[in-house]
Amino acid sequence: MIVIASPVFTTPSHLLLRHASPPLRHESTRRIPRSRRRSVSATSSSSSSLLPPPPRPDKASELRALWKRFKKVAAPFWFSEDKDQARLRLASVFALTLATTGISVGFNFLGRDFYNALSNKDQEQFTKQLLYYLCGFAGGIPFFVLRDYAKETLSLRWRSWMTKYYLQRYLKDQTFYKIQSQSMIDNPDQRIVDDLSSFTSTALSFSLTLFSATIDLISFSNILFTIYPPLFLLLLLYSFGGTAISVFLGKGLVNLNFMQEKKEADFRYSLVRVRENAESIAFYGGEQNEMQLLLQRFRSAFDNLTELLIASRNLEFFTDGYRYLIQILPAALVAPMFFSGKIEFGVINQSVSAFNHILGDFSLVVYQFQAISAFSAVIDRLGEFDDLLDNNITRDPSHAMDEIELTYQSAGSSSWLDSNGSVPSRQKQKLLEIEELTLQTPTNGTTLVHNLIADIYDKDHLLIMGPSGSGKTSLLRAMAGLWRSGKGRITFYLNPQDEEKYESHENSVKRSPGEVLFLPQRPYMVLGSLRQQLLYPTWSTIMEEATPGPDGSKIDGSSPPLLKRDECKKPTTDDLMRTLKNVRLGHIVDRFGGLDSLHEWSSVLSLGEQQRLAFARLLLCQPKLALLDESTSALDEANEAHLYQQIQSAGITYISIGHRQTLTKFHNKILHISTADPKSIERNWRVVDVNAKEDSFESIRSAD
Ligand SMILES: Nc1ncnc2c1ncn2[C@@H]1O[C@H](COP(=O)(O)OP(=O)(O)OP(=O)(O)O)[C@@H](O)[C@H]1O
Repeated sequence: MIVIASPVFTTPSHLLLRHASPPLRHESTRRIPRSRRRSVSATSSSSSSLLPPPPRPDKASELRALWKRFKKVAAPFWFSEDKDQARLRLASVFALTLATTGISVGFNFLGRDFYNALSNKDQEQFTKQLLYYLCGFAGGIPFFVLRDYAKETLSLRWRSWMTKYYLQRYLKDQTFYKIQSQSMIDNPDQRIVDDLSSFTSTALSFSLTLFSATIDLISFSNILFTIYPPLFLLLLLYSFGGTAISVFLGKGLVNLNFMQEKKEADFRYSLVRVRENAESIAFYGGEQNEMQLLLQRFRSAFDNLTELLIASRNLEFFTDGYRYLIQILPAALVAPMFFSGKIEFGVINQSVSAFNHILGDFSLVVYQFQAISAFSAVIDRLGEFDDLLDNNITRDPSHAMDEIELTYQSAGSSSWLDSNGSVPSRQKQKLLEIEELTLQTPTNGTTLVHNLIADIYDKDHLLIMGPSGSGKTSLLRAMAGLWRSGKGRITFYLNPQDEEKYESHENSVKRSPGEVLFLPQRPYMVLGSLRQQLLYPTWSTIMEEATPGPDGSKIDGSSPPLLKRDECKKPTTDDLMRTLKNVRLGHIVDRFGGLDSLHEWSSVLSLGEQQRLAFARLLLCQPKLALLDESTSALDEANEAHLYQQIQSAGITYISIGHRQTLTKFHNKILHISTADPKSIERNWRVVDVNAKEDSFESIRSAD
């Protein structure tokens, strides 16, 4: 948009920003005081209320904290591998903005001469000025369009980089699991999708607005000051007063915006849950309950939005009055000079235009208050998320305890055991060692298992049994590194020839996919084809591509560290078909139109079929050790026996959790865990050797 001198054509800079900036959501809420939010996000635990409340920060330190958060969230992109392109593009956007301000100043002078010609009834001059105007439009418009385009593409590039950056950290070290299982933060998905998008576009818009307002201010202040200095001083007073009043009137908006973001995301999440659990809800006939829950969440968002609208309305009473009240002032003050012949008519018009420009520049806070408050909420939400991803939010210190040490070491460092005490013909390799393991729940520190000691050797098939809630799955969680609360040590030993697959980590190595595979209680079906189900999680079927920039250029060609490399030969279609047959699922290929057909697999396959599919993954992956959490609970005994025979003959060592007695015949040892007595520190587990048919309270290591 080109700003020209006439009041009719003048577009104050605040309106320019409105058009240029993306629609800022007027969704946000009463901000939860930072202190409270932190305690909620660090996972509400009963004892956290015992901690003295942190002192309430004053306005200045809140602003400082907000600025710090802004810098922390915004900076990484500008120092990333894409920094050269990013900075170059930013410089171009600033240059274009500078050019557009220059064009606006030019139009200010053109407008003055245009109106002078008009009032002097000088037709020749008028035609000339009109021509200048048209040429100015033709030459100037591309700059305005290109500035907006360059800004939008840069913002998209920034968002694209940030999305990848946040996703990598979100999925790294099971952070997504910790956030979800310990309710650390609300709606991370919304923060990645909506907040990042609005952060990048608004941050860029605001920086440019600030920049152009400064340039504008310098250019037009000079014009206005030359025409009539008192007018300039009056304007200064007026805008400072207006800013102070609007900050006072709109102080609740930031809080309202914050909560609106959360409530909208909560509402959307409940709808996603209905979609994901459609069958269960339909079986229960729970529509009415769902309806109530959904409406309740919507109402909550609605009520907050109503409050937000009222607060905005009240603010607008002031901002609109502020904006229009003063419009007549420049003409009124400058007109006497025109009447006394000191200035020409065009100068009145020029002063009105310069006045509006400066008013817009000085009144950025007044005009943009709502946008600024929504942006502050976005900074707050992203900053909070960013801190969490950087592991800056620690557990409640009252629950601090020793962490369980989990390491992956080379098999060379493990001990070996004769398979048969008397005949040392074949030795068994130790795969897993558990030392003095005391396992506690992460949120409230309840002890589940006391002092567990166990060694698992190659082909030692261990069955873990015990009452519901005793901690069987939690033991697997500890082995997978999902839970660290408690003390003790868990060590996995890998094949020496596979060592290069493992990432070095001080004296130990980090788990790489393929060597140890966990089958969780609920089979997980990924979005995609049947082939993708089978290859998950060992092989990635999606070709990794560098994220393309909006103009087709590549933003980042480096591999994200999370994507799994194909470490062993990828199974062929024949392998996949054979494995499906081995788990008695051969028929589903035809039924669903081939290996590459896309379906919502968790809906179209029965639970038992999904469990068989999980075993197919296991057979394809061929891990050294498999940890199976009630992985055959939905299967009949015949299918269960068939699957165990399959993994046994594939040479996979496994540790299973299960309740059925029929499972014992596929295992050589049983670990019984009983519900721990909180007052006792006695061992709450015992081992039964299935073949010896005798109970032992000794550790599994006693087999030595
Ligand atoms: N995130 C968590 N925070 C705190 N306690 C938890 C958490 N997850 C599970 N628990 C508790 O830990 C205990 C053990 O849970 P776990 O899932 O290990 O039981 P389980 O023996 O596998 O039970 P089941 O046989 O019913 O599957 C339960 O009392 C459960 O409520």
